[in-house]
Amino acid sequence: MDTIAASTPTTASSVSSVSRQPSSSSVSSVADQNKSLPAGAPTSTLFEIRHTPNAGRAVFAARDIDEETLIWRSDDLTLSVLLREYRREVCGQCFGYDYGRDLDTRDKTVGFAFCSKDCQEKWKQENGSIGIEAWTAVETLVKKRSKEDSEMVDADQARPRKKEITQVWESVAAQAALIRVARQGEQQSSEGDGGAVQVTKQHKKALQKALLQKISPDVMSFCVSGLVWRYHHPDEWERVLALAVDSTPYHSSDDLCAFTRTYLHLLAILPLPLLPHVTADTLFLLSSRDSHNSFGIRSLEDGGSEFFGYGCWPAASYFNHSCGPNIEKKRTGRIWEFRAARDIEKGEELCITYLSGEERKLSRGKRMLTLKRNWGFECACERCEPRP
Ligand SMILES: C[S@@+](CC[C@H](N)C(=O)[O-])C[C@H]1O[C@@H](n2cnc3c(N)ncnc32)[C@H](O)[C@@H]1O
Repeated sequence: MDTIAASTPTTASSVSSVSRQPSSSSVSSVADQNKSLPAGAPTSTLFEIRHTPNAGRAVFAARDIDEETLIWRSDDLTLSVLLREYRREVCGQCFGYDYGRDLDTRDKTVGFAFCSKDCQEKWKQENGSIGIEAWTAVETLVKKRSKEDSEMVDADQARPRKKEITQVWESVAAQAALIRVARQGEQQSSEGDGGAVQVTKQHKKALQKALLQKISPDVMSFCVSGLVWRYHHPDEWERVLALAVDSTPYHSSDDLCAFTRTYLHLLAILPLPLLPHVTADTLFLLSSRDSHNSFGIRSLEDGGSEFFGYGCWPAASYFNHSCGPNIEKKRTGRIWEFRAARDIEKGEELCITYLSGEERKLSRGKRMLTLKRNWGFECACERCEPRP
């Protein structure tokens, strides 16, 4: 049985709190569980979601499951980032890749390439006219500036704590308010409205100043992808909010500042209908949910050695990690499939691994460090903490 060493039980919330030991008395019916499931959580007769003492919610087998059984299929991609360096080689829609060959169907206006016209069409449909306008605005800005601004974030910096995060977001609030007024003025003039909003030089200057700041293209893609998704799926935001929270999601102070600068850039350039969603709150919430819930998008051939970017599939984010997982995950296009890697008994926790191929071979100590650094938890799976 795989288990994580028990400590203080988590506080009760919408899902019942139980021990990780399989126990028939603690396994309530799937129907009861489903009543109190978080928005977007997966449901099946094969498993149920329960609280664990020290690893949040987790997925448990509701009956014996044979090896190779398809446990779950997630096609609920919300936001995704395709790193800029892979934009010519990896399909913007299905993430198809042909060993580094540039794809034939390129749309330079939005800055994506596609493996077929069909994928390009789907991408357009999903993004809609507002999304296309948003990506075009971003691409125009990035193209002007990418050479001078592409930079790597310093991995050795300390992670900013909550106080610093609040301060840095607050430090851009006044400029953001000025830019918003400048953009409202734009709206008024496009509607031929004489205007309740008085746009002054100060407002216009704030907007121009934001555009001169350094840009971070991948942070921008992350934010635009989340904002466009939220715009098109207002009723599904709950599914993102329901995910495990990282209240300190920025890797470094540079990373945090890249987000606040991006906030100002986006206020200055995105199409007007998106602006109500371009708030510090929304951008922070996207990072805080993405941080511990994203799946890496890697090459499917060659053991996933190429890291193209990452994405968030909310229903797939309820599987906890084990260094000896009993569930195998596999991506096909934009869909993740989860299958039993061996026969599983009713009551066992269903775990995937969060480690990449190379990381799985590391010593216990190094795996622990990697998980702590990337995911913020101390791994106490069966392989790390063998039971006597
Ligand atoms: C993708 S979420 C998994 C579902 C999550 N437990 C929840 O309640 O939503 C990843 C987070 O779950 C927790 N987690 C996953 N595997 C764990 C493990 N082996 N030990 C401790 N915590 C774990 C960590 O907080 C991690 O950041």
